[in-house]
Amino acid sequence: MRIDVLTIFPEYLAPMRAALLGRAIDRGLLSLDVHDLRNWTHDVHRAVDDSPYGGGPGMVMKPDVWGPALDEVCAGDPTPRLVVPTPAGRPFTQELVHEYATEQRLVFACGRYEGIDQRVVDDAATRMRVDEVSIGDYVLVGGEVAVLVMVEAVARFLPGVLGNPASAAQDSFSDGLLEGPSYTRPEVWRERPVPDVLRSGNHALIDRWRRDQSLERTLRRRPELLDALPDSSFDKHDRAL
Ligand SMILES: Nc1ccccc1-c1cnco1
Repeated sequence: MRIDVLTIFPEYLAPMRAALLGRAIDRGLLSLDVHDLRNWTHDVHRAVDDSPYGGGPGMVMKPDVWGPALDEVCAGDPTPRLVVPTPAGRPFTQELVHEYATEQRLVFACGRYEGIDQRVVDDAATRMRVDEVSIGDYVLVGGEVAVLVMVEAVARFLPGVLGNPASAAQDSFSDGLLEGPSYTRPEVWRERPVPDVLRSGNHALIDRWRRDQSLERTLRRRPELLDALPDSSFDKHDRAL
């Protein structure tokens, strides 16, 4: 997978070259190019934004900077899927992660909170798939942090990135539920023992206990996730909970 990121804060994306993601890049499992949007500015001040038409607070990012930048970065094959993080976007969910993980090329356009001139997205959409995506209902200064979140979530699903591919298959949301509690040594910590069932060696019982913990946690913290699952997701034991 080839990933390009356009940003006015290239240094903000430095964490993508560390740890798991950095190793995946070093191993050629994905390529990452970060581009400084100011390379496409035209004036001595290297301006990337301007006042909003119609007035209002903040600044809007200029189409005559973003347009040429996207033209150049998105050129070539295959045509990329353009992802624009924005608080006004569709929710970034594990379903979208799975979709993105199958793409050969993703281009991320990092805008500031007040946004990018809408004509940039409208123009790009005539040539490629464009998603305006939100990672949650809170206000960030810019899209860079959202890109870090999205790239990490997607990269986990690329072949070879995770040491144990089963991890991705078993983590939260893989079955639509929240993951239950996890424990490791010591067996007792500050007078708190590990649940006996986990030391029983009875894997059928352990699986059942984990499923119950997952259902109970999801019901308590995110009941709407249960409502979104088809009835076929639950067996008679689940329903008895
Ligand atoms: N708040 C923001 C400001 C700028 C670019 C993206 C966001 C965003 C993305 N998901 C939630 O917020």
